[in-house]
Amino acid sequence: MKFPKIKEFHITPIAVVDPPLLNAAGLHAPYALRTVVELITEDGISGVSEIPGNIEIDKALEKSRQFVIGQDPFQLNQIRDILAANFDSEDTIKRGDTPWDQRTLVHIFSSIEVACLDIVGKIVNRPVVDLLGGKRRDRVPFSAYLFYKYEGAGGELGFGTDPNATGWDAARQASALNPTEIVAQAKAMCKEFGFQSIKLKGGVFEPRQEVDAIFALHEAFGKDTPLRIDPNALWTVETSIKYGKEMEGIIEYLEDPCRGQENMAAVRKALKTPLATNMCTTSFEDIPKSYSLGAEDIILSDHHFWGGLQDSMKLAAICQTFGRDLSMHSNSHLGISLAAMVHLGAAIPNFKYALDTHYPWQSDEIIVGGRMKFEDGAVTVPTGPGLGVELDRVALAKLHENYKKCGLTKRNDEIEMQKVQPHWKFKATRW
Ligand SMILES: O=C([O-])[C@@H](O)[C@@H](O)[C@H](O)[C@@H](O)C(=O)[O-]
Ligand SMILES: [Mg+2]
Repeated sequence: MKFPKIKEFHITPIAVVDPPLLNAAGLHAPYALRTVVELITEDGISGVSEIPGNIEIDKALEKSRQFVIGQDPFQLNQIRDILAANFDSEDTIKRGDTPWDQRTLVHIFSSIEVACLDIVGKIVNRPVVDLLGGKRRDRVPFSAYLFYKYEGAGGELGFGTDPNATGWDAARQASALNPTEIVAQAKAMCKEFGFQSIKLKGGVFEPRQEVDAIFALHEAFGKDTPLRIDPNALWTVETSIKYGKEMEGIIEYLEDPCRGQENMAAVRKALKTPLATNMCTTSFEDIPKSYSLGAEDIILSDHHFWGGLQDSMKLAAICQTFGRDLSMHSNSHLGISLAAMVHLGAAIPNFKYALDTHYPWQSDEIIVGGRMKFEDGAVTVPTGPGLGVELDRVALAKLHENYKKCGLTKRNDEIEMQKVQPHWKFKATRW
């Protein structure tokens, strides 16, 4: 049987409305950047994927086009090898100090692999989850993801608000700068999406205030709602142990309290609470040291940063072997990424912790049918062939226009923060 080859490779940077969320690296811009990749075969089958937007990665994707055109989308190993041979390899250092991964090749692998799996699924008429070994669950639970934030909606509104918004749309605009406002945000988000566990993005205010917010959430939601906090490695070892001990029994895990595998291992020895990471063990080459030091209990995978869905399944197997749990990290994203996350979430073994998603913070969408639905905090695994989502070309064109107009070319939360607080500086460790 002759399979169609990849004939077209489209790279579309888009800018997605994003509210003024605060984090350890600064402030989100009014638009979050994403890049949508579409591969089309000789016989017109389209496969799509979505990755974080960054002009350097887009340029590298352009370079990768010559190696991908003419390939058989089933031959992912060959595609991976050709790309690896034509790009510089990147060690973990290239990941950078930011809460998100700055490497190029992992993003390229991910975007091409997911789009190829979408095509393959359509050819064999099976959902992507079946290409990952099949479904272990029909519904994939996600956690509420709270952010400290300034008042505002983002996007064309700048950091203004829409007075006509209601429900979660109104709550999404509200400021959240103290424990009371964080609890209000949590209630509105859980009411709208039905989330049953809650993560607070920390690293914004001094630890006392953030830990107080965790206690306020515990009081408001009770012991049956698992909580987590993620200061994105801004705490010292001493601070992590001090506040980690205070929150013992209150949080289900502590995410990246401090920086580096050695420091995480020291904190882990001092606490009973499990530690999770998307900052200290972030690539396959980090695993041996993670194991020898005992750096964390849970690895927060992210198919955009681990080279795609199949490599994320390899990570799942490694986690099982080395006694790590696996859950999922997220960044601002739309429905193509969410669909890929759900297929992966349905396939991974030992599903113990609800996955992260920024999806409630976004209001745009680029898939036909609009925003994906959450029921009791979970997304039902799409059953259609491939990713089970279809690109809305009109919406894509509109968000591409936003990209051209907004002037942003890569994420820099420090610069955004300096527009509000001119002397603010990113620090790798703050408290
Ligand atoms: O969106 C944000 O501001 C987050 O801080 C994100 O960039 C992180 O990568 C992430 O969600 C995390 O868990 O570290
Ligand atoms: Mg994190």
